[in-house]
Amino acid sequence: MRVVIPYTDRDPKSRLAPVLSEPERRAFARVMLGDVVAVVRDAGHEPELLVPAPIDFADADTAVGVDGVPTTVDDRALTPAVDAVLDRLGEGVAEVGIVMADLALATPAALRRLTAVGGEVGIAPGRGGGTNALVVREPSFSVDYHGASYRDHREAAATAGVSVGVVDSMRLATDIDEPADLAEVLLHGDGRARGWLVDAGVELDASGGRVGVRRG
Ligand SMILES: Nc1nc2c(ncn2[C@@H]2O[C@H](COP(=O)(O)OP(=O)(O)OP(=O)(O)O)[C@@H](O)[C@H]2O)c(=O)[nH]1
Ligand SMILES: C[C@H](OP(=O)(O)O)C(=O)O
Repeated sequence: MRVVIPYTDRDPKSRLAPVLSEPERRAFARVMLGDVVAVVRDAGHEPELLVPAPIDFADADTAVGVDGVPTTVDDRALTPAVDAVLDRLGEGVAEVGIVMADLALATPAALRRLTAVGGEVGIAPGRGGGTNALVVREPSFSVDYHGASYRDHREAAATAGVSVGVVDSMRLATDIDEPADLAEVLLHGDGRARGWLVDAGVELDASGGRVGVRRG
């Protein structure tokens, strides 16, 4: 299956600004992207990038392993750009995966659980109401990202009579948006994103209530 990974280099991961500078956020976002590409490949699928403008990954200090990955450029917002990808379902393609680039805890086993969940649409909900990954097999389904997109996708599917499978996966539910999410990467990550954080001096802060992070 072709698995499309939306990724933007425009002020990436802005909600991590309290912990990481702008160049650091770009570097970290790219490393997470590289981890997701590797997971998609290791799960037996074909990764494809969906970007709003061409990106020269070769100019980065750290190679992230996305050289040669097929790339679609679409400068529209995330929702119409992904909907254009889903148009392939009306053109003889049986299923398409959409996996966000900030799933630093994703593993091939977790992704296989999503593809096995069944339904005309398989959904991996994100913590906080988002939609972290989809497998779409029904051409009439369209996306509506941002806000409570998990709820919105369930409601749209119900209205259209599209069957939905939902995977209960901590690894797919944890998108890395906010500083507290970095603690999850340090605790559970086994990709390069975890090593990048350690090298950047980001460490667990267990001094308060819920475990967070601090710069060493
Ligand atoms: N192609 C494309 N990908 C996008 C766009 N906006 C977000 N993404 C990607 O979609 C996924 C989810 O993005 P978000 O977490 O909502 O946004 P973000 O820009 O990564 O982070 P914030 O600045 O903190 O909102 C990530 O993989 C982003 O790289 C867009 O306009 N076009
Ligand atoms: C793309 C968006 O991501 P979030 O802003 O929830 O991280 C969503 O999942 O709808």
